[in-house]
Amino acid sequence: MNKFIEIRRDLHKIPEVGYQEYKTQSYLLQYIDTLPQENLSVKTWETGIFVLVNGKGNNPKTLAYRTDIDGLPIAEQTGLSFSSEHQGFMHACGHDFHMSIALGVLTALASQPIDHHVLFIFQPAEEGPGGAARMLQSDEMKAWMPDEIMGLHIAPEYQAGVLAVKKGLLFANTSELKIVLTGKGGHAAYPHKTKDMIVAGAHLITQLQSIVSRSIDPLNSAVVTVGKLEAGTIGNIIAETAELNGTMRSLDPEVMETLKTRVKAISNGIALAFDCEVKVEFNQPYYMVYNDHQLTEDFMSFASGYNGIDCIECEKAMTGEDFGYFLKEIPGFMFWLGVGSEYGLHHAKLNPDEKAIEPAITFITDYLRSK
Ligand SMILES: CC(=O)N[C@@H](CCC[C@H](N)C(=O)O)C(=O)O
Repeated sequence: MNKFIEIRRDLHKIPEVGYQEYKTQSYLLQYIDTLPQENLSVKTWETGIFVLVNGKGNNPKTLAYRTDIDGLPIAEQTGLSFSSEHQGFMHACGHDFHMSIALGVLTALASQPIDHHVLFIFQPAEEGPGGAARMLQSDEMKAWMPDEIMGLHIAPEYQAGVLAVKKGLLFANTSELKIVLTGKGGHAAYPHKTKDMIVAGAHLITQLQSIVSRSIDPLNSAVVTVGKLEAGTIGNIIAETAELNGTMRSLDPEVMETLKTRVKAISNGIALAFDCEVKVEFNQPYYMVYNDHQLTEDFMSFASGYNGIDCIECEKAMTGEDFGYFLKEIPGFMFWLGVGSEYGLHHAKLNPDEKAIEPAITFITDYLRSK
């Protein structure tokens, strides 16, 4: 079996959520330690890692290649022989692929550096609470601030061998949403003596769905998703509290402001209607992923002439990525890597095609060598 497929499988077994990627970091460091060290400088940052491959040219730029390293709190249902050994956690967003591909490119460049320096960024906490913005502020990154940056994300909807990219806006602005409702619990048989937060929460969730359909111009795009609801203990006790967690997406920062205003207004309305307290928090905003026009065009023209790669121009997506923070400061781009899986990102049965790994390593290495 190919070494980087083996690495992907090893990493797949040990998914860890943001800033708890201890085993992942240690696995990555152990592997990096096996590479020829003469051209490498390695620094850890929290649970992440920076690796600089020193360039050989006289006037080197610093090019950066970023991978995220965290997993998700999802119980895997793939039935694969190398399934997650961390009960309730899974690499369901492909970061195991992202890491093994990054290690593959690093392996190639460590023994044969290019003219430019190449900074490999192994970034924690992409799924939350976010690592890119904090890494950018770190002394480690400031010392090696790149001139250009690139990164990829697996795409289950495209087959292995396909790359998809576009100039300009690729991914949405996001904001996490937390709403806590507090009423009064009590006996299920005496509802008039209580303030039932399951009923209030249910009304709130239903009304939140009206924001996109009734407050946003249909020619704009937005998402309000409640992905988690926690309330109650048992069937015959009225719930005193309910907590909703969700995410909001927009392609335009102004639309995000409208989403926030409407969420607050509807929550205040629910507080009045159900005589309860409703606290709203907007957390962990992610800045949109906006690809540099020229660098993306150059990348597309390199890819279109590349044997075995089918590079297509895609539409923007409502996914979020804190890679957007890197792109806000450093010109660069993100692209989708096809991995053909029947089940999509964030699904417990996501099973990306490992045939995508080796060609991606060769292609990205050759692209960096072409710079
Ligand atoms: C590519 C991908 O699936 N990214 C995630 C990351 C967003 C996290 C963010 N904190 C949020 O949920 O708002 C996504 O869900 O798009």
